Amino acid sequence: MSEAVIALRGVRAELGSRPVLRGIDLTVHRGEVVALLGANGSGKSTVVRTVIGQVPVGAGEVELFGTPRRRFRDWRRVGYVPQRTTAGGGVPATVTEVVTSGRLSRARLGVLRRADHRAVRHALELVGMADRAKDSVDALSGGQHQRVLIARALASEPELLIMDEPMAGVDLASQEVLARTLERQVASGATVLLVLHELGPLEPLIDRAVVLRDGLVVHDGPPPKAVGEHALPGHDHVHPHDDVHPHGAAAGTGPTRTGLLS
Ligand SMILES: Nc1ncnc2c1ncn2[C@@H]1O[C@H](COP(=O)(O)OP(=O)(O)OP(=O)(O)O)[C@@H](O)[C@H]1O
Repeated sequence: MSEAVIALRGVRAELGSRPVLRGIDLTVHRGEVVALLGANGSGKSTVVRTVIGQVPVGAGEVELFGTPRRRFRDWRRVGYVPQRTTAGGGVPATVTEVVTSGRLSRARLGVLRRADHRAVRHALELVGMADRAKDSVDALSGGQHQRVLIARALASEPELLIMDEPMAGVDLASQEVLARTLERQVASGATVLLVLHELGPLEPLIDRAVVLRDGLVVHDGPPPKAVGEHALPGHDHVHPHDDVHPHGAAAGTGPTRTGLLS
């Protein structure tokens, strides 16, 4: 098996004195594309935020590229797309400025060189936003914001991309653009961990799905079938027409309640 880029072992985390992660084991190997699925509040964002150091780990271990996270310093190897917020954070900024902020970790002594500007331009081209480079991010739609956040993450040419619901609020055309962008990253060797509610156009790219429920991993393997629209919040995952259980056992007649995603 290839190198573990992300490794969580027995990770527990509390938020506001509530146990939110209750012993998570999760490994993402180099070149893998792993989707983190589960109902609202199951702990997906918290897992991602423990990986990038925004949530303290109460117990267990988190490693990035084989280094314990608390000693990990090489953040330019990691691109992170947070759960949807406004790209400018309320500060007026142009599209280029926001994407350039993602390149600073690569800029020597904080000075941007020609190669850095080229990488920023390339990231904007990848997400189809090069023509909006000079616009204020305040003038963008939600889906365009999301593309800019993804370009910001790509600008450092990361080996590991971590994205928290990159498709949220993004129309189908933009989803297709993002799926193609991701496909190119994967083809060039990137490792990807994505929080998703539905696989949608990303489905062909996903190698493995890890499903959380109440802060625990309840599935780690092939993406559950019919995850698509059924992964929407509140869906109770009843499959009246299924005749095969997701784990291979015949389910007999009548509804199959896998409960994987709810
Ligand atoms: N800052 C916080 N303080 C207290 N509790 C929190 C905090 N952030 C998240 N939680 C709680 O932790 C649990 C897990 O939240 P998390 O955001 O990880 O879930 P999620 O699976 O990503 O959900 P969603 O699909 O809605 O984004 C939820 O019950 C949430 O209310």
